[in-house]
Amino acid sequence: MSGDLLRIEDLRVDLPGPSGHRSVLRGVSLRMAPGEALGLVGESGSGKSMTARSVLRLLPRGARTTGAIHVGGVEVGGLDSGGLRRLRSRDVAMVFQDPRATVNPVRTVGDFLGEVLREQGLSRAAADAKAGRILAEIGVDRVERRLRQHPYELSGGLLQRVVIAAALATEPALILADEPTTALDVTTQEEVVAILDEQRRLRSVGLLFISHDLELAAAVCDRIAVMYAGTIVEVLPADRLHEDARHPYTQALLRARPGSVPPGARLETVPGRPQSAFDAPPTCVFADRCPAVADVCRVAVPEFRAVGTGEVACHLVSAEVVHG
Ligand SMILES: Nc1ncnc2c1ncn2[C@@H]1O[C@H](COP(=O)(O)OP(=O)(O)OP(=O)(O)O)[C@@H](O)[C@H]1O
Repeated sequence: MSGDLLRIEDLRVDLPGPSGHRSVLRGVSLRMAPGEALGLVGESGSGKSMTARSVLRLLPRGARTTGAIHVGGVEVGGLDSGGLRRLRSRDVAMVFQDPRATVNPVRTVGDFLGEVLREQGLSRAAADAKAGRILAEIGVDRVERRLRQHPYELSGGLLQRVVIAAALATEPALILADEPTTALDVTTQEEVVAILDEQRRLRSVGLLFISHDLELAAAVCDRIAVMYAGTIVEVLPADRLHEDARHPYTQALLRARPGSVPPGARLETVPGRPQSAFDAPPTCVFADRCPAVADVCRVAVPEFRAVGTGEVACHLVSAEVVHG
């Protein structure tokens, strides 16, 4: 695939609420190269899931959308039902937070994986063989037995591996992983993240890794996009996160991590409460919570500008760069 794997341009989404439509994405723009892992990070309600769901046109009923999304150069908004089916079943795979909500509880693991593979045109025998092979590749033991088991017989971590196997089975160009480890205990989380990381490198699959955990995302991704109240406020290389983060929100998130302070010292939290696009200020979305807020932040929307190794939308950072 040449060019961008994923290109999102000025995506705006309004969702119906009890008192009319309200904005949940306020102009999201993102690019991913083929095989790249991009971490989409932010607090609850910032719009991470809505961004991922928009890629597959899986938004709630009544959603109003503007902007454009291209996957492998094809505009998702222009796809007919056949094209959309192909996008969802072949080009892009999605892994959700709770594997038990993804896998049909009354079918066996073998049936679940077999169904995904037969949609690709494989015979039953070929589908079963491939399902077993993929499970083994991601470190699932006693594969024959697993294929005959039902979801309730598997731990959450093992079931999430099955979901990842299903995502890999279609050989997609892009995996959207929406908080794939949040529902799991800490040790299992690490295993599942390691599998995703290993497999996406091995197969050169693009990975959009959604998380509220900046450090976790930085450990698996090439770049990090920080989201606040329906906008992207900063994008930077994952390995420069600590050194180069410029946006006050990214800096606050970094200070709010256990391990960012010496043992026994008080952990900072991001001051104020998380906001969604509809309750954040119309100018700089972070103005209400920003420790460095200035008059200009309440007057105009900050432009997204290249600064150092990354890009940032902050009046104060821009002023610093311009005025030295
Ligand atoms: N079905 C829905 N109908 C109306 N509003 C919704 C719906 N789903 C989500 N929202 C709202 O859209 C905004 C963005 O939600 P989204 O789930 O994308 O955030 P998120 O960053 O993924 O948060 P979380 O980490 O909690 O999943 C929130 O204000 C949320 O309340």
